[in-house]
Amino acid sequence: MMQMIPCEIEGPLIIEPDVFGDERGFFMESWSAAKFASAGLNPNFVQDNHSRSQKGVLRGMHFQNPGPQGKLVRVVSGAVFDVAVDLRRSSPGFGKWTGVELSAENKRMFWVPQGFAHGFLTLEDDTDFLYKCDASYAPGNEHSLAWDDPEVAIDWPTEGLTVQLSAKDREGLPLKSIKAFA
Ligand SMILES: Cc1cn([C@H]2C[C@H](O)[C@@H](COP(=O)(O)OP(=O)(O)O[C@H]3O[C@@H](C)C(=O)[C@@H](O)[C@H]3O)O2)c(=O)[nH]c1=O
Repeated sequence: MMQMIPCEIEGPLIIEPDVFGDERGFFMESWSAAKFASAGLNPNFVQDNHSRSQKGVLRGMHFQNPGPQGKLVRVVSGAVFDVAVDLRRSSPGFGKWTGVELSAENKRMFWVPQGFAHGFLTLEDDTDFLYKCDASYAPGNEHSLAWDDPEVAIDWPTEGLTVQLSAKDREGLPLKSIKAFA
């Protein structure tokens, strides 16, 4: 059975698929509407994305408001430390983060619901990151929460890495200044 493992914060899920190995290689279901529905989730995915990053690249912490996106994310080559930050003011988890290592080897996936900021740090060169989104890209509604905001205090595994950010992500705002959700 595909395992759906809850996190300390209500909402995000770590997903461990069944991996069927044989002499040819392996097979796994990387998305199942039926299995998500049995966990009470019915995302209507409208966009798939693929990015490649070198070791030490940090993309995040991104969200759209309005137009929030739920994201089902995974890694097919390399490894990342993937993080979600709860931006729902009404949530007991507001401002808290949860993280998981996703790799081509462990084949774990991560469900990041609407209302969260999302980002990842690449731990290996040529890391291919794939994800499904339940709302379309809306560049005018994009925001970056600062990856290193001391109030959120994400414990990134940066030892031995030179963190590389986009110009946009270098301008990320602290939690106290961002456009959070109700
Ligand atoms: C996200 C996105 C970007 N783009 C374009 C805009 C830009 O020219 C180029 C690179 O965009 P960015 O720098 O925003 O890419 P990136 O920093 O990889 O942004 C992504 O980061 C991760 C953490 C997420 O969670 C995603 O939702 C998304 O925000 O791709 C699209 O055409 N469609 C999209 O959906």
